Amino acid sequence: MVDIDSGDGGREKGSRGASTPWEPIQMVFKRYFPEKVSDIKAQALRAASKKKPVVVRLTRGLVETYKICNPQFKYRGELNPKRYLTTPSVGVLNDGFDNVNSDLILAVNDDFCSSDSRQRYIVKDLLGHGTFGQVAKCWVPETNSFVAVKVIKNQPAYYQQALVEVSILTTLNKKYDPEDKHHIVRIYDYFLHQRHLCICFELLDMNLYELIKINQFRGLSLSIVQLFSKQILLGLALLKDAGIIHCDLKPENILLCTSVKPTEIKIIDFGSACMEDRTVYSYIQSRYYRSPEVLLGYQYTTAIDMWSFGCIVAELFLGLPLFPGVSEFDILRRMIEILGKQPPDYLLKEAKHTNKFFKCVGSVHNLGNGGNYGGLKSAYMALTEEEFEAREKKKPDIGKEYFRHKNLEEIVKGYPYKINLPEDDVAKETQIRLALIDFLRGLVEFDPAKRWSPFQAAKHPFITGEPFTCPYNPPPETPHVNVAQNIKVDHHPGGGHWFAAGLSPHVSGRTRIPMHNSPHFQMIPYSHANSYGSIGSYGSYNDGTLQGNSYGSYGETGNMFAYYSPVNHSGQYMPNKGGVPMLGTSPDARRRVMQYPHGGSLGTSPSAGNFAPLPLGTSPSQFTPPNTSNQFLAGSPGHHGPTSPVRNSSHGSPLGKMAAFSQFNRRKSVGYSGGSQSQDSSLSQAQGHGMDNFYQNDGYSGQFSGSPSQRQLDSGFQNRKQTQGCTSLSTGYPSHNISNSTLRSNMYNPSSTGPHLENPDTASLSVPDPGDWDPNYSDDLLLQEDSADESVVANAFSRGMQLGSTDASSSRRFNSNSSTPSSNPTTQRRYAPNQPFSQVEIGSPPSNDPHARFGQLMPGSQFTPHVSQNSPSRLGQQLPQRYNHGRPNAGRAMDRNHINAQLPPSNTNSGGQRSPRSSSFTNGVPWGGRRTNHHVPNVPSTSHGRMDYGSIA
Ligand SMILES: Nc1ncnc2c1ncn2[C@@H]1O[C@H](COP(=O)(O)OP(=O)(O)OP(=O)(O)O)[C@@H](O)[C@H]1O
Repeated sequence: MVDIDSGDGGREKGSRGASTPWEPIQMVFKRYFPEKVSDIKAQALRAASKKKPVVVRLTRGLVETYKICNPQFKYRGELNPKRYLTTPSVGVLNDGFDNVNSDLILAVNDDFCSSDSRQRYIVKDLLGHGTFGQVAKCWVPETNSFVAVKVIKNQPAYYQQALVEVSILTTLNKKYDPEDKHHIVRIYDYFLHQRHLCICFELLDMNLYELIKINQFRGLSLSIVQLFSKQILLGLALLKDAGIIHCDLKPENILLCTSVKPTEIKIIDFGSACMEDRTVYSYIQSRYYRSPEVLLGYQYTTAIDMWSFGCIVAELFLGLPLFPGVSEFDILRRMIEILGKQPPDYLLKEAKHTNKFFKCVGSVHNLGNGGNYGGLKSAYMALTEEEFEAREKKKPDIGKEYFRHKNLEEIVKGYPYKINLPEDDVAKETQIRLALIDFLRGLVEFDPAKRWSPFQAAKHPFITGEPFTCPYNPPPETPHVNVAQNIKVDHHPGGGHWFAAGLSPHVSGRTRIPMHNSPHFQMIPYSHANSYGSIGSYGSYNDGTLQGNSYGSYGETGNMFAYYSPVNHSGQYMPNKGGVPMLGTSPDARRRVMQYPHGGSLGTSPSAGNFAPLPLGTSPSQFTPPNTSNQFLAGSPGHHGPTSPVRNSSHGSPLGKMAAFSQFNRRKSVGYSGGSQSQDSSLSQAQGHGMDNFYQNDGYSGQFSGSPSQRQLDSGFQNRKQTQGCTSLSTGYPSHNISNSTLRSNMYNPSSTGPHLENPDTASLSVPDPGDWDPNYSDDLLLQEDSADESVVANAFSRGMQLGSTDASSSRRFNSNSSTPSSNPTTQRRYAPNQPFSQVEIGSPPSNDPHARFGQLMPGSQFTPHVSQNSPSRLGQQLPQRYNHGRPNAGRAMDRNHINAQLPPSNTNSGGQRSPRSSSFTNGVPWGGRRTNHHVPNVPSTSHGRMDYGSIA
């Protein structure tokens, strides 16, 4: 350390012993004497610096300072040490480009380039990471805008699955939602970089989990819950029309979009999505949001997304997940308890895993005898913990209880009201809560056939804002209509998940390994490849112009699955005449066209030369031995991002989505045939509507041109008359068109006085340091602070950020156990106490190597080079070291493919809105970043895993 103030000429003390201190040979810098500096710049710098926090003062203007000290000083950015964004940042794979997890090692100012669009993307920050890779915030110099670029791990399985996301999103964006009205993230581009598939999305802000978290796990106000619910429903309606199941709907995959005003949400992460009539994987959905039919191994439809949606709505209101089970047994137990019933017998009879959780009690049994199930009769009875243990030879994992009450009605009614809420408003909110309960009942309905569709849910008074008087009777669901008339339909049965479509990052000329070579996947190869890559249940996506025959095919007893790859063999984007990427082309079409010369335009892999090939029609499922899924999951870094509650869960979604693969194999092995199930409700008789003016100005009018259900939604959202009921709701339940200020006013104000702890046992509360949980956070951001010191910023944030319903300054939530809440302050909620969830899922070592067994299973295969990772094998065996593919030649870096870039106009997104510190919720006041004076008990200092929920019970 050079002591520039000591007057000793900058000697470094003690570096060579006390007697002979080190002395510079030549003085590079002269001493800085501020009082003698007349330079205006320096003075201004000093003045500005005075207001800044110490770190800022010490570092901002450093270059200027150096120049003042030494006019010869020249700053050269390229000499700076790289600031790595990826952890670990040690290059061990892919010739040192990738870390041990096959993640590309990203550093600030790294440069991506799409070879076709010539679009450059300059890495600026890391937005998040998940199973598939990392998401970087990138600057686009040409348009001076920011985008989010998902850099997929350099493994064939991830590459392939990521192509599914590209395919589905491209189609959803272009075909189903060209005007961007349905709250689905926009995809702009994709290309290869250093053997990594990179997908460029519009830049969004924080996700809903993060939003709840910064609200200290208190629920959001009902108006915001209603707003977000409506928008999510618009997205789900679109998916249903397209016949696509998201399969991983959860708060982490719903992001705020603050570049539009008012703030909206968008659904992201279609990497797990599949077509409704081609459900293959049974191991899907994140645990808290997993539907009963998936949990029990029953055929599923888009209705599973509606279940997840119901869980999300409840969580937005409660601040905590409705079913935070730590195991499947636990989650099912919670479902039954909270909903007061169990899955219908027809489902239990058919489901694959019924025996794991239920005992058959023979003939019809009155469950009312044992538990309070409302006297439902069933031939099945849920296992007790003891029975489960006896059957499974291990105790079921049971998590702690977070809700004081045991059933949905009481949980919602009993949730503390805002503090200081006038009695009138309490009464109004009580009414809306009744609507919410009814709404949730239609969503978290065990029977998928009775569960409401997006269209039906959108007409519920909770969404429309109509007064809720009696249980909602949804209108009949309209039958599906093929909305994309120009899309050819291919209904080959046995179709599968797009991933199973055999997307093969083919390396030309290499030996293809037939599927049946896999000991884990016996099948009849390539009987015919006439399956068009259909998107949605209702059509292949070739727009009628190009015959997008499927070559990325994957057969199940002779049926070919298809997928869409918008790039051809030379990496050229292949729009069809309709301007829509052609569906049904394959990365390995060059091979397949010879085998099945019935194809039209062919696509080939953008990865040619970069990946070892998968066997034709293989999916990673083939590499998952049927009985090893648990091992596979146990050490997985998880399907879930750093904020996910289900990260590393033992059944957490496509954990690594690889979990799905093993299930798929299992499913196949028992001859399970996934199929679509009508989710049309048997209920009929629409409840009369026609009231409410909430959405007159919501910007949705005329937006639903694409599909019948969209139009229905539209008609449901417009033409509503202003009614007294709506007006009366407007204070507690304001208009749909919620501005940021409305959001702000509904956000919890951490500075509010007198927060009440519902659970008096909870310890002192502290807001977690953003550095602990915000994946974007870095101390460098301190340099961006312009507003005074930390406490000032925190206070400003407190003023602006009032997400929740516990704003002491304006209102107070009461425990509705009291009939007169306002008169019973002892039941007022002081705080949503937070206690950590079980950490059972945290900290597992990464081991979700989908190819862990490649080398062993197929020693002669081309997979061998891709094996490896240093992660433990899913089979519990030490994996061989991953081979090095050889250093890419000079041209390799340019071996990128792309689709036409559609970058946002330069003014659409300035970036930097990712973190709450810059959220527009904050009334223009930047999130100063660090700590407020608010305390959340037992929130661990970690950005990993969602184990840090609070308890409200
Ligand atoms: N368009 C975007 N704008 C801003 N941030 C984004 C965007 N897309 C993704 N992110 C961030 O990156 C994280 C990971 O993204 P995503 O969920 O798509 O990756 P993943 O690997 O599929 O994750 P998962 O493991 O949940 O499947 C998200 O949780 C989010 O925080």
